[in-house]
Amino acid sequence: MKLTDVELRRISMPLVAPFRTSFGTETTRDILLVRVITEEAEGWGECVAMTSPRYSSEYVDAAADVLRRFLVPAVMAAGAPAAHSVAGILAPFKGHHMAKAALEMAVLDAELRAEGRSFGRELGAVRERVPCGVSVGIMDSVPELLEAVGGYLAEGYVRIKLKIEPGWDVEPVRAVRERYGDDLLLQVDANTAYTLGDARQLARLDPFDLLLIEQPLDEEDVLGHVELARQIRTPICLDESITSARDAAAAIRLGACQVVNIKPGRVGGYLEARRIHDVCVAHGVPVWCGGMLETGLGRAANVALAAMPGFTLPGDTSASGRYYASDITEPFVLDGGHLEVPTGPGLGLVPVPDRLAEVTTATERLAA
Ligand SMILES: CSCC[C@@H](NC(=O)CCC(=O)O)C(=O)O
Ligand SMILES: [Mg+2]
Repeated sequence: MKLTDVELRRISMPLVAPFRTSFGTETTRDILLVRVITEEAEGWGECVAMTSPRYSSEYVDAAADVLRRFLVPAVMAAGAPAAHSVAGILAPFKGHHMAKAALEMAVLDAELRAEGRSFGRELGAVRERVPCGVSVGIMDSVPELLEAVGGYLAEGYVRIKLKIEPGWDVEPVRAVRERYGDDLLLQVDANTAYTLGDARQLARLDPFDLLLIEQPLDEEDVLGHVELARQIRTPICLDESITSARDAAAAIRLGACQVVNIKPGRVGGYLEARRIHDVCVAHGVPVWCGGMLETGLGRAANVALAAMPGFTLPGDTSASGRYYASDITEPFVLDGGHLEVPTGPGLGLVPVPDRLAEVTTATERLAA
């Protein structure tokens, strides 16, 4: 399909509550959307890069710049690129996985809408609905945390993930386990906040039967995770360390992780995410779908991804209301702890024009 135009759009989405992690506190998401216009259909992509380079080296202004100056011109110069060829077209440009993922997602969405095929069908979904976990930020006190967790459980979430950091780890985990029982599916995410020297402290989490500990060490410290895995019983899950199927294969072979969090933006797109799924399944390693506080656009694609067979653990595929009072699409609403996989062509939904206009802070057209 010939690309005739590309729009970059920035939207500002206030969170329903501050979301604190070991690397900072989010109160508003400044999100970059990509819309591609082709002769047959339009497609939407969502860039998950954050405002500052604290989760990874990417940040939203840099993503807009690299798309504007390099990535979009390269794809438009290709004329009518198939979605599966976008990654190859962009390969000469190093890094910027989240920017590349947004552009590939938009081209894929347009292509699938034109062909009448859903994201789920394209990715190989085997489920019509997916069980949903929720990510719970670091809080000012244990009582506040227990109240928040109780609220999410009352909403029906089937798995709780607690953000942790040095000084906020064993005590909150113990309190949640003691209050909500041994059957609660419970895991933690450190976002690289620890070092191998903290192994003894992290081993103190072993008695709480956690599903996993996510990214305890620096994203580049793969061998450190191999050593940590020898010193703690809780399964290690990698997030920031895994930026490609090659990374996943190496980390698994080395024994750096026993579970993988798949985030399409982090790895360069939904097609690479599928390759990581396939590598992990081949190695018998469970995967789950991570989140980057996406709007309904990215959420729709993530829910489709989470319906693939190897996604055997509940993901951070929460309802729209977990983060936003009003989503830019029809909201995803939890039903019995699950979200329905969209079945329409492409993403299966589009932004609601009035809602999109309300939150838009800038738009620019990058016509051929
Ligand atoms: C602002 S934190 C974003 C990265 C974080 N994401 C989550 O905790 C889940 C966020 C979500 O529910 O979308 C992670 O490291 O897994
Ligand atoms: Mg994480």
